[in-house]
Amino acid sequence: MLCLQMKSCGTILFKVIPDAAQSSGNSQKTVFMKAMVDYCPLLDTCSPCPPAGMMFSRGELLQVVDQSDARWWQARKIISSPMKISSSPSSSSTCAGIIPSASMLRSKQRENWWSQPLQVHTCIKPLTVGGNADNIQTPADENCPATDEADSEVTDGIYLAGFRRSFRLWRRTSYRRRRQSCSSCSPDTSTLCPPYEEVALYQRPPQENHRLIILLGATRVGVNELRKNLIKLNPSSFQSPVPHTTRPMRAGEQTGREYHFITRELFEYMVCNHRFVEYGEFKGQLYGTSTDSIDDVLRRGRMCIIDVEPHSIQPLRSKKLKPFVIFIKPPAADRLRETRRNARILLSCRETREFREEDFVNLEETSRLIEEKYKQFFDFTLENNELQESCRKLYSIIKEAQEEEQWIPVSWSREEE
Ligand SMILES: Nc1ncnc2c1ncn2[C@@H]1O[C@H](COP(=O)(O)OP(=O)(O)OP(=O)(O)O)[C@@H](O)[C@H]1O
Repeated sequence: MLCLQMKSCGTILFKVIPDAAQSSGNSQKTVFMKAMVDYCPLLDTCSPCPPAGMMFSRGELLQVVDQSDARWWQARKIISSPMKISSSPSSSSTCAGIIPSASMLRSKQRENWWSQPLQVHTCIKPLTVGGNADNIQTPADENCPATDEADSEVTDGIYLAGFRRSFRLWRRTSYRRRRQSCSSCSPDTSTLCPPYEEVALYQRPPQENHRLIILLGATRVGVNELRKNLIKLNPSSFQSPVPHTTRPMRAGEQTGREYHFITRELFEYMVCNHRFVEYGEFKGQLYGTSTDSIDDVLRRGRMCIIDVEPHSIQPLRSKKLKPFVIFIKPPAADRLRETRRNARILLSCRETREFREEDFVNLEETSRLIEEKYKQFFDFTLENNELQESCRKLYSIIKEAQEEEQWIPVSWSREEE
């Protein structure tokens, strides 16, 4: 029964719509969507009623309760812990509001895209792997003597691959020379990606491979430190993929342990066949992480942990790998400077030095930019404050990601047709 008390004059017209969920044959399917773009109804000149609109930002989970209108949907935000969201009725949610439908948002994105000034791509380079004009052609060993390079260690008889200094350095120094799609030249990702991603709850069956764990963070935030600590503590559970390189094998090294040592021709062939998640050049030699190496770790029943540049996430987002992305961010300014008082940063294969103020400023700025641009892909954000505490937290996040229910894109959970 409807009971109203108000002081109105004139005619009030009510439109009574039967409860869609109860009228058989006409039930509205509730779907869960992750927002991949930001939306503010008060800035939307097309909104039929801005005050009834619902604002959302990238990465937020929306429960779409009504899609009967082609242009405007009704949805509510599901609020939960950043990592795991329960779909149970008890989970906390906001009031429903109006949001633009996917097609409506897509046409807005297109408008936005066309209205953007033409961007000149400065990243495009010849397609051959080696021989860039700006490449520093020095022998691989010149700055990376075998003794200095051995950051990797053996724990419980298991070799920790992927921590050699040259491998870490190529990612930093050859960044400008890489030929993946260039994030700095390309238009804002939110103008091109689908505005919503339908998600569903997924629990990994014990017989299935583990989900790929991706650590993401600004250089020097501590991604390698955390990754190494985690693997050292649990070498039989966690592993990083063995990288590939064209540099010659040195005494004491084994192919498939420190690196897969391959020829430049084979490396180039693998590049052409999209076998690398990331690759690049350092001191005239090629280094890369291949999809085969990742598969190798997963097939052995271990959890594969990699750290990649943010623009490499997209190609890794597949049904097969079901990646779980953890963004490592720096703590508050004072804690960052305090915790890193005795830390040293890697400059070259031989050199390290203490953090300087400009390193902290760079780190904070880069973290902010990564978060701003890629937050829709993060499954969890971990603040790397006190190291031991961060390691413990990282361990428990990964365990939850592998063992408990998580939201993933529906396309990753659908059975093959
Ligand atoms: N929580 C922490 N507390 C104190 N020192 C830390 C912490 N995390 C990382 N460090 C130190 O900060 C320095 C940089 O960390 P690390 O080398 O892991 O950064 P990175 O993000 O992997 O960067 P790179 O791009 O240099 O590989 C290292 O000396 C590391 O030991």
